[in-house]
Amino acid sequence: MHQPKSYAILTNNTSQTHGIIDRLLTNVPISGVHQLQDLKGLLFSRSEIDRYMDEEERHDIKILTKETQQSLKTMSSGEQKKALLRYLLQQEPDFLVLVNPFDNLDVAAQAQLKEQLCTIASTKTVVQLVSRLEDILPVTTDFYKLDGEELHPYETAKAFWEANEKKSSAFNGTIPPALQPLEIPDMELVKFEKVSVRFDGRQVLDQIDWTIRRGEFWQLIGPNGSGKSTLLSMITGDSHKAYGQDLTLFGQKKGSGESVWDLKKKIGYFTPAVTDKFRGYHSLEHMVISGLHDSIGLYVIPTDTEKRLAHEWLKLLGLYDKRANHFRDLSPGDKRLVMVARAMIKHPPLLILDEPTAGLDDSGAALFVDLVNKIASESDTAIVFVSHRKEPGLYPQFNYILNVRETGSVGSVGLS
Ligand SMILES: Nc1ncnc2c1ncn2[C@@H]1O[C@H](COP(=O)(O)OP(=O)(O)OP(=O)(O)O)[C@@H](O)[C@H]1O
Repeated sequence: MHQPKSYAILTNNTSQTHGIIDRLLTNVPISGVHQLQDLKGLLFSRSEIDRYMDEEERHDIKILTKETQQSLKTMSSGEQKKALLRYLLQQEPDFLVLVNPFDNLDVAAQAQLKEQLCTIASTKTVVQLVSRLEDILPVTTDFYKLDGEELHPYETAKAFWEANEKKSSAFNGTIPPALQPLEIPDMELVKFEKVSVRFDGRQVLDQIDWTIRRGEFWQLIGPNGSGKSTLLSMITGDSHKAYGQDLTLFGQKKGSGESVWDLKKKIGYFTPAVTDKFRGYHSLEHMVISGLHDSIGLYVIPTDTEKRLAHEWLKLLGLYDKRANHFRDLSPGDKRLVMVARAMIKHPPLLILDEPTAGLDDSGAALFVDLVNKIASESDTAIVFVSHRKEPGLYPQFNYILNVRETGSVGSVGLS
């Protein structure tokens, strides 16, 4: 049988992906991709999941989740992606546009989805927009790169791979110190003891024992739905499931009167969704300083000392010359570096990075990982880095691994 074409479009931090997606789905001719005109295309992306989540919630209807009781919002990333793909295929599209399809998926779920997408690609055209080279489907026939709005075709697969080898760079200088030396108690910062969690009668976590001490560098690993977000939300005070559990945070037993606000002051937290949703007009300088005031964006007049400290951070990141620019105009990779500086400026006892490299291109991810390694080696802040991808170049001291069982996930500690 005639094998349809499979297109891969490599994106980077400058790529205008929305434009090309719109053109593909509305059949605007794109040179080299002429086969898709007049055909029906559907979109498989994180933004589509968010859109359906919004619609399902707002109108209290079920679109992707018709076959289950559970809401889309409470599903794991893997479950959400499966639901979207099933729904799209039911509509029998002529082609699919896939945007970073493997982001937020664990290794097993990635392998499963890869196989499924390759099978789909044997009968349907797929167009993949990917920011990581390793995500390109092996069945790809035509290769492109999207720089800004410009789509560059490659004559051959070989030419494509040779031109897009990974480039990484490092930072110069050291992590700026805190304004006031931080008081990190010389003790266990987080201690879960035999913590179990159930949702709607289903056990998700089973007898979790996990202790994080001052300055430790952890990677939290587990397949989709294993309970990583649930564990994190208990640490950050965002889950009521933490009450009545044997959980000690910064020396205080959970439920013994600490406020969520007090807790949040001790934790630097970053997840890409925070940045993606941020719409305010704040300068880079103010964005970094706002970490000292526990806000996102600055709403008070900064002192000279605060400004000096922010400048040191921006120099380290190579963004000093852009200090007065609007944060919202930065590239996605640079935005994340700034958000980490914001989370670290006061050297909190604990820094949580929740899938922080999702959606970045290879060089953006490498730069981010460099910064995290640097923070780990030059500060007393403990780090929890959550990622499905074994991030090349990341050097955590320990892995906390969630293994899924019928009776809920159990945890184990692995050295790196
Ligand atoms: N509020 C909730 N109500 C019902 N079920 C929930 C709720 N929150 C989480 N779950 C379920 O608990 C399980 C663990 O979810 P959690 O989001 O913690 O996993 P995860 O490891 O972070 O997944 P992912 O890597 O895909 O983000 C999933 O099966 C999810 O569907």
